[in-house]
Amino acid sequence: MAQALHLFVSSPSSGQTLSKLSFSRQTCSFISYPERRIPFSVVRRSISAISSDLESSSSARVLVSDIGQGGVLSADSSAIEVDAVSEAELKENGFRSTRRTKLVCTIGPATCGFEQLEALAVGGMNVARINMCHGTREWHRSVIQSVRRLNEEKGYAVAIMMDTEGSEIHMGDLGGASSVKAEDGEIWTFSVRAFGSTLPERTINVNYGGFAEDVKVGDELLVDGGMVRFEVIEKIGPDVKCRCTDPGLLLPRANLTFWRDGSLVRERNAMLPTISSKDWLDIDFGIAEGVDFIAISFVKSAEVINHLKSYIAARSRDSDIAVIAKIESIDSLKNLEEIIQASDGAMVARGDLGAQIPLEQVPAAQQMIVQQCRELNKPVIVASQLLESMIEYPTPTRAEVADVSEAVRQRADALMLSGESAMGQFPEKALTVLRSVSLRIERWWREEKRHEAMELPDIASSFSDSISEEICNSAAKMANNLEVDAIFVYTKTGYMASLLSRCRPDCPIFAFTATTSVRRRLNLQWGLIPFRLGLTDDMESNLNRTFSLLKARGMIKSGDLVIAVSDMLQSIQVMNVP
Ligand SMILES: Nc1ncnc2c1ncn2[C@@H]1O[C@H](COP(=O)(O)OP(=O)(O)OP(=O)(O)O)[C@@H](O)[C@H]1O
Ligand SMILES: CC(=O)C(=O)O
Ligand SMILES: [K+]
Ligand SMILES: [Mg+2]
Repeated sequence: MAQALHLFVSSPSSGQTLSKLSFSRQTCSFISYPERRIPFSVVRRSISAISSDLESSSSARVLVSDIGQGGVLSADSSAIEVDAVSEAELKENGFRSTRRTKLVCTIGPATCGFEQLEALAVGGMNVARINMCHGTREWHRSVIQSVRRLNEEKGYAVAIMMDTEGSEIHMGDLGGASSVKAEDGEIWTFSVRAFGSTLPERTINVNYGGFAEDVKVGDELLVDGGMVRFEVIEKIGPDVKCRCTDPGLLLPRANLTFWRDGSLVRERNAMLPTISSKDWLDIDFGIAEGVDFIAISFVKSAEVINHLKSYIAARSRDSDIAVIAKIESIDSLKNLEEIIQASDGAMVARGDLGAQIPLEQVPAAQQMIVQQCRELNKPVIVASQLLESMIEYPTPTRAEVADVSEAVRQRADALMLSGESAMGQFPEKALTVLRSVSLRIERWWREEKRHEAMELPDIASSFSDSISEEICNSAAKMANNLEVDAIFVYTKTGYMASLLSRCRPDCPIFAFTATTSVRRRLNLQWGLIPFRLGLTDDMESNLNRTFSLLKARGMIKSGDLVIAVSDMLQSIQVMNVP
């Protein structure tokens, strides 16, 4: 599929050929040289960087020549869609200060109303997460419908993530109570018996039939990874009597793990399938409702992800639901690379992860997962307890702010609220904290020029992908060197947008795509501002149309410096907005 490779440098005023390297065979790139702001030496340096990158990876050559800018703007009626929040941010603060880190909010009783959802959308929620551990399908459907209505009526582009229950051991509902306090020394009964609608006092229902057989007297029972602890003191048939050793609040359907001699007991529940029969019904529900992401709890291997992906491909019309692997078990850490490789993204699910490995190992695991995801070009979400105290209080602790900062500094794609937004008292305030901490840390990073030395490995599996990768790496480098205002990427599948995001450039990335579902999926990725725009194969016309539409809406202005990258032509162009 050989195409001609051209790298054009245009000087609108001189009309001269500025430099010529040599001929190409594979791809087609354009660079226009805007006289206004950049010394030509810088452009030349960037071009030779691209040439040598391409040369080292292939036999492609780069041609540098001069063409006219051709920036005639045509009035165009076809609309461009961007979400209302990004638009307002761009207008008010300009490109540079847009938020790069994406925000996911778990929706629960505290946030399921239309106005509450709207407040989260205004506050910067990029993805709404529904957790199938809780609530009925009817409840979840009404949340999905509200989010869709919000998007349609008010111009937001909030994506929807469905999170499966998974088949680990957990407690049942607390007979309707939103939480119950377990005090030090109290004796509680954990039972697999079916109780009617009313639970006897100090009794907890357990979902896993083998529970009473598996535990032994002396085992330690951890609720939610240690938020509350019990010691097993007696077994009576299906009932397990436990003494509370660490008091705390029991929440409905909280996860249960048990430990013996300092390590997690997992022989028996390792036999439970990752995707339970209830999960499959939930997945069918998610496919039917057209959710954008399905997050799979307690993934153990790549196999289950591959299985789910083919299941979705066979059932979903456009098979465009992204599968997110939740890393929250020892097995998922063991098989991390193959799991991430198979998935469309991953979540550092610190809640359950911290129940399976010692707590002090969670930060290192987080760092490793975030790094691997970036290397493999998969978006990564850091989740759980980011602002836990804000479930009850309007202000976060200093330690929580430091934790959020660390995730932003690690350049995770997204941060997630769980209980803070699902059932906390201050969902909007918690979102504001995530937003303002993200913005502040990102700015600090740019101002201090803390480009990390992360060497991104080559991931392309074809020559064409390799060109895309080189172009994106070079475009990001050029964007930083030239201090451009934004990178524009025209992308059919979103792949090139993700490659640019992976480079974590200083400037925001405007991603233009023709498909609504691709646009919503890009919502999860660092630094991308997704737009929906009808695209043609003619890049000049795409560019001109974008410029006129964005200018008309006040999102860019003449003279802004942009680098445009396209996966249709595999091209790069540097230009001032005419
Ligand atoms: N749809 C819902 N209905 C009622 N309560 C909910 C709902 N979603 C979340 N919650 C509440 O918010 C808390 C935190 O939500 P979160 O999604 O982190 O759940 P979780 O039970 O910790 O499971 P997971 O490990 O999947 O995150 C839950 O424990 C539950 O009390
Ligand atoms: C998010 C999640 O599932 C966890 O932290 O366990
Ligand atoms: K879940
Ligand atoms: Mg979990």
